[in-house]
Amino acid sequence: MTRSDTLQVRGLATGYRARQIIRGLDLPDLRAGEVHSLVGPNAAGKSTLMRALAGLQPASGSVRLGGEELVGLPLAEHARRVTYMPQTLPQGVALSVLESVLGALQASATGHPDGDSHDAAQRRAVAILERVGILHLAMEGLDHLSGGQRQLVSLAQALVRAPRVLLLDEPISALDLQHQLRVMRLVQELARERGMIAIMVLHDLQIAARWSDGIVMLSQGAVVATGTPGEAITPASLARVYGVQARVEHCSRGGLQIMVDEVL
Ligand SMILES: Nc1ncnc2c1ncn2[C@@H]1O[C@H](COP(=O)(O)OP(=O)(O)OP(=O)(O)O)[C@@H](O)[C@H]1O
Repeated sequence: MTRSDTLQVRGLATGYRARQIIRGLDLPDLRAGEVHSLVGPNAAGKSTLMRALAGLQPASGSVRLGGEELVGLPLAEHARRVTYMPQTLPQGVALSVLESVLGALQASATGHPDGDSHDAAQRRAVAILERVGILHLAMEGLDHLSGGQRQLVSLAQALVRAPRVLLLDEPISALDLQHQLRVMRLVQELARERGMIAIMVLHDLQIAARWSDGIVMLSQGAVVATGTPGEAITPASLARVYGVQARVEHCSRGGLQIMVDEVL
C-alpha cells in the first residue's frame, strides 16, 4: 500500500520550561515516499524538533499530515501516525529482540486488519528483523547486545509499526560502514514502498547527501538552508552553520564530496 501524505510544518515553536529552543519554524512540504535529513551542529535543536514532531513535547504552531492537524492530538493518536526512534534504546529491559519488536507492534495499535492475530504479528516482526538483517538475534536478550546491534533493534521496533511518518534520531551513529549503508538503503526502500515520509537526524553530511531527497539545515533552532542536497550543502552554508571552510564537489555517480579544510 502506498500513501499520498504530505507533511506541512508551519510556525512550529517548542522548547523546555525555562527556554524556547525552536521559534516559528517552517519546513518545506515533505511528500510521501521521500527521505529528508535534518542536519546541523550540536545543540542546534534537531532532537528537540524531532520530539515536537513526534508529539513528545508541547509545541505550538501547525504540523499537518495529509491535511490533519497533529499539534494537540492525544499522544496515542499522534503515535499511530508518527513513530520516533530516539538516539538510545532504554537499558535494563529483560526482553528478547523478537519480544521487544512484537511489543512495539502491539503498543502501536496501528489498526491493521491483521492486528489481532498473534501469528500475523509474529510474521510481521520476523519479516522486519529479516529486512534489518538481525533475524539471527531474534532470541537474544536486549541487554546482551552490542551498541550497534541495539541501534538496529531500535530501528526494527520503529519500522514494524509501519508509520506514515518515521523520525529517526541519529540512526547510524553506532553502526559500521556496511550497516550504515544497509540502513540508509532500507529506509529509502521502505519510504518508497510504503509511501512513508522519513526524516533522519544525521551528522554525516556525505551520507545525508547521498540518500536524501531533501536536506534541512538547522542552526540555533532556526532553518538556515533547505532544498536538494546540492542546494542546501554549500561552502557558504557550511561556513555559516558549522564555522568551517569546506569544499563541496559533485560526484559523477551523484552525491557530494565534502572536504573540510579549516575551522574558521
Ligand atoms: N530536557 C531538556 N531541558 C532543557 N534543555 C534541554 C533539554 N534537552 C535539550 N535541551 C537544550 O536544547 C538545546 C537543543 O538541544 P537538542 O538536543 O535538540 O540539540 P541537537 O541539535 O539534537 O544536538 P546534538 O547534535 O548534540 O544531539 C540545547 O541547548 C540543549 O541544552
